[in-house]
Amino acid sequence: LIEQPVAKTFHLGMFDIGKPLGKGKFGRVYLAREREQGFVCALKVLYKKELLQGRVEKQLRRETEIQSNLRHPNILNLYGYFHDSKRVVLILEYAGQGELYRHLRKENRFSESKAAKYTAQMASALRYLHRKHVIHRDIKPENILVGTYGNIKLSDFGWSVHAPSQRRTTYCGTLDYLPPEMIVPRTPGNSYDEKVDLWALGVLIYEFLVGEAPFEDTPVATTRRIARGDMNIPSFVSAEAADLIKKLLVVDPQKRLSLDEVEQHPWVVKHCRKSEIISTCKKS
Ligand SMILES: Clc1ccc(CN2CCN(c3c(Br)cnc4[nH]c(-c5ccc(CN6CCOCC6)cc5)nc34)CC2)cc1
Repeated sequence: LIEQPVAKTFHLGMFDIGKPLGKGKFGRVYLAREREQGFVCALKVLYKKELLQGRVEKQLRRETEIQSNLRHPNILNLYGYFHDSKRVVLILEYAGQGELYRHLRKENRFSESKAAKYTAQMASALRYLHRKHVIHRDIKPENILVGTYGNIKLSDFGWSVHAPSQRRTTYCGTLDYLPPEMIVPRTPGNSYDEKVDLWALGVLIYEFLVGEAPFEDTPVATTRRIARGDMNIPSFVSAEAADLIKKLLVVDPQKRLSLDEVEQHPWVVKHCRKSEIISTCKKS
């Protein structure tokens, strides 16, 4: 868009469209520049036909309602949205370093200090969300982007809800990040609360440090291992990091660490010294 000549410059009203950033089931995301002020953004273009067929228009409505009211350095900003007869277009913040899971696959696993920095930023984003009684419910590397300055941006609020909640739509993604209470409903009517995001944070930290999810297995075995919290942490993971993971991957939701305790955990504090917290650990 800026440097490389765009093969064909077609615009969507007030935007110049640049390179495609990726394809999804229901549409595509493009790099774009707004014409008046010239600010760069990402346009998520969704096709109404596919949305109706996929019966995901309700999730899209939730994604736009929830995300457009959020403002946090570690949450991808949704500036607005518009639609024409065929498409719905979300105007999203452009994350300069792309999708976190590509970085994780490329590096195989992150260093303890990088993983701790991302953990502090995730805890900060989740504290902000939970204060607004929003549960993300779909935390995984695929839904996290990396901003221009290397800070993470939580995105994709298609599965977020207001707490407490009872799941109605069938989940058709990976089981790896689902907590026991969403797999084996203990409580009648299987309601659950923000603690599902704390479980997912534990799975995320494990995956940052080990390079694969803790309960990764066949679907049946994964379900059984999640229900029992049956995982083992390789010995190359430091004792402090292992301690934090074990205190998040607790079957009983009420016994999981709180976000404050995550931010104050020795492993996080050690890698995010006060000075750094101002510049990198929390700010974008
Ligand atoms: Cl409908 C739909 C379509 C595609 C997708 C998958 N991605 C979701 C996230 N998308 C991005 C969004 Br939203 C906001 N900012 C972004 N920035 C980027 C991005 C930025 C930079 C790159 C280039 N790489 C960066 C890492 O080093 C190698 C080069 C690649 C992607 N992708 C997005 C890209 C597409 C999800 C839903």
